[in-house]
Amino acid sequence: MSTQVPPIHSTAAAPMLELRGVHTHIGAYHILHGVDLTVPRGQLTMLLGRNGAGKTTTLRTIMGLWQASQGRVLLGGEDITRLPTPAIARQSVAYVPENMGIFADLSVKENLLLAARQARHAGQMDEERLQWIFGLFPAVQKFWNHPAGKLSGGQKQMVAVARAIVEPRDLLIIDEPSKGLAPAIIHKMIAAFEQLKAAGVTILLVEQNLAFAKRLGDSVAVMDNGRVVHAGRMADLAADTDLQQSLLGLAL
Ligand SMILES: Nc1ncnc2c1ncn2[C@@H]1O[C@H](COP(=O)(O)OP(=O)(O)OP(=O)(O)O)[C@@H](O)[C@H]1O
Repeated sequence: MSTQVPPIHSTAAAPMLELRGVHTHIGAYHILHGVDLTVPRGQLTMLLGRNGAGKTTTLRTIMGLWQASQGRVLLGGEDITRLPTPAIARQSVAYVPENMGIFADLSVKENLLLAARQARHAGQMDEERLQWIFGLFPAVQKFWNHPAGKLSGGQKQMVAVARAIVEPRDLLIIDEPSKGLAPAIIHKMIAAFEQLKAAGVTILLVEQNLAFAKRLGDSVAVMDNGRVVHAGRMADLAADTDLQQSLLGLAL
């Protein structure tokens, strides 16, 4: 298995992603109330918070799936607030939504092929990268020619993440990769994210699984009521049970 990943271009000084005072309305509802969030380059940033705090809405707003009504979203210092979703994706951002966004009737291979913009058929996919993905997620190789809809929840989740990394991306945004997964599968997912981190990929993860967050997070932002109410180093939050209780209502 190769752990060599093609390099990402991450030399500029600006943070990979910044939200400044972002407000989002969904219909008549005011959901985000001035979100400030910084995702440093080359780090894994955890976005935590109680149910309904606004985490998914924040991710969807970054991706242009909801339109910010106020404030700015900056990618590598460039304003992407008003860009449509496909244009944001073209800026080397991959988003794995909570429902995973895979095509149930298509094979695992076809799912990856659709996500690989540079390839028209499997033979044109980057073989070295594919082997790396198979090493991270053996289920992707095992079920290569099977319909993705027939896979288990954990295997689908792996296909969803594999789609996001089938080509090099500067930023991965992933909504609850551990949701509904058995502990053994979570362990595999953690190992895969550790490898992605080691490869220098910048990652923004929403998580409810605190063991997962603690193991992987470099930085952390905690949301409550549509705002970021705490930001800092994951290690500092992991060491402070009082802070965990007050921010999350439980200890890590
Ligand atoms: N389409 C929608 N229409 C109306 N309200 C919505 C919609 N989507 C989300 N909300 C509301 O926005 C708030 C934030 O939801 P969001 O899904 O962003 O929270 P979350 O932190 O991701 O929660 P969870 O951890 O439960 O997934 C919630 O009160 C939710 O009910």
